[in-house]
Amino acid sequence: MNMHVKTPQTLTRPVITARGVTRRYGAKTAVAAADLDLHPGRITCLLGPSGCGKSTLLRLMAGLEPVDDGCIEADDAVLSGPGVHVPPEQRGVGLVFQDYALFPHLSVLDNVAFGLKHLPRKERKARALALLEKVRLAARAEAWPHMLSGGEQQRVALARALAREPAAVLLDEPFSGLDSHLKSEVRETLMAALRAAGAAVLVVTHDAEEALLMADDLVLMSEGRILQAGDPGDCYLNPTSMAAARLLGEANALPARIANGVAETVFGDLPAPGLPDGAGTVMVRPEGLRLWLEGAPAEIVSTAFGGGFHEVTVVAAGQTARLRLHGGVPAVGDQVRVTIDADRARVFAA
Ligand SMILES: Nc1ncnc2c1ncn2[C@@H]1O[C@H](COP(=O)(O)OP(=O)(O)OP(=O)(O)O)[C@@H](O)[C@H]1O
Repeated sequence: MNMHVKTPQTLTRPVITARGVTRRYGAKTAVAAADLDLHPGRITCLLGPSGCGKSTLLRLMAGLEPVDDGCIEADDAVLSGPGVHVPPEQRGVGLVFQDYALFPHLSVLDNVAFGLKHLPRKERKARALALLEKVRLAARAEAWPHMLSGGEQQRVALARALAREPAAVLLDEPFSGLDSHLKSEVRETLMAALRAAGAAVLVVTHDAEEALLMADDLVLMSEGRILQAGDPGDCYLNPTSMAAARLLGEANALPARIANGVAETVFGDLPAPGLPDGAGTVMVRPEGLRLWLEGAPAEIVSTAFGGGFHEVTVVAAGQTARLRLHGGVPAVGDQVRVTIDADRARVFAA
């Protein structure tokens, strides 16, 4: 089994950078002033809901579309910018899409060898086989694409994308066409091959769990804008807005009153250094609220079995919140006490 080891943050030079990139379709701005850096050997996940502009940003990076504003650069050369548009095949990027897009009339081996036309025939075959080895499909080299499972076809698509030794590989929802039981296996194989290749990787996904599992660097996008970028754990625990918090999973938004650097909520007080006095909002993940011996008196108003936990809704002083209970079986109507874990909460002004 391939262990998934995330690479630590390093100070590498990005392979591709986008600065202030904008793309409009008529009156609609699909991507608005986006910045994005892709670093060698690192997996960047671009996460956002359907229609937020993720695929458009990927297509701009790939050169499949021109930018309306801003620029995309690699090695100090402008790829996209005012009056400049380097075509996709000259950008040194490999592309993988949800639908694999293999050539049905070519064998698996020839699909991978397709991008190696510049090499002599014999070398081409050897290199294509070596690439298939990397995605653990050398044994299926002579098969036709339709004989392979979806996961296997996606692995061939990746081998094909890696054939020209691209500096960057861009993948658009690469796992969303796969059954859930195949997803994690295909993901591990793909990620291991990508890490071995050392390329800068961009994965577009709408699946928060997938993004958290894969990303070295996470980029959160909504309505054409990048809301936050950084370490996945940091984005999860220290979102810069409620909108960013919600992209990564359930988050309670508790009304708060901020006074003298303290935010008061019905579940307890939290430090709010530097925030102005007045109304605020406390973002707390379900696991940041705990049933405890002391804390705010609350009533359990609903419960749902979630496998390894119960999802519980409580109401305290008219305020509803969701939390997760590991162990113990809660019952509707139980009177409980709830505390808030300051390490798992974040205070926003207004
Ligand atoms: N060629 C186009 N012409 C007009 N509008 C477009 C075009 N491509 C995308 N859009 C619009 O731009 C917005 C962003 O689309 P995009 O496909 O980038 O979103 P997305 O986040 O990748 O969504 P999904 O996950 O559903 O693919 C959407 O409102 C979409 O309808």
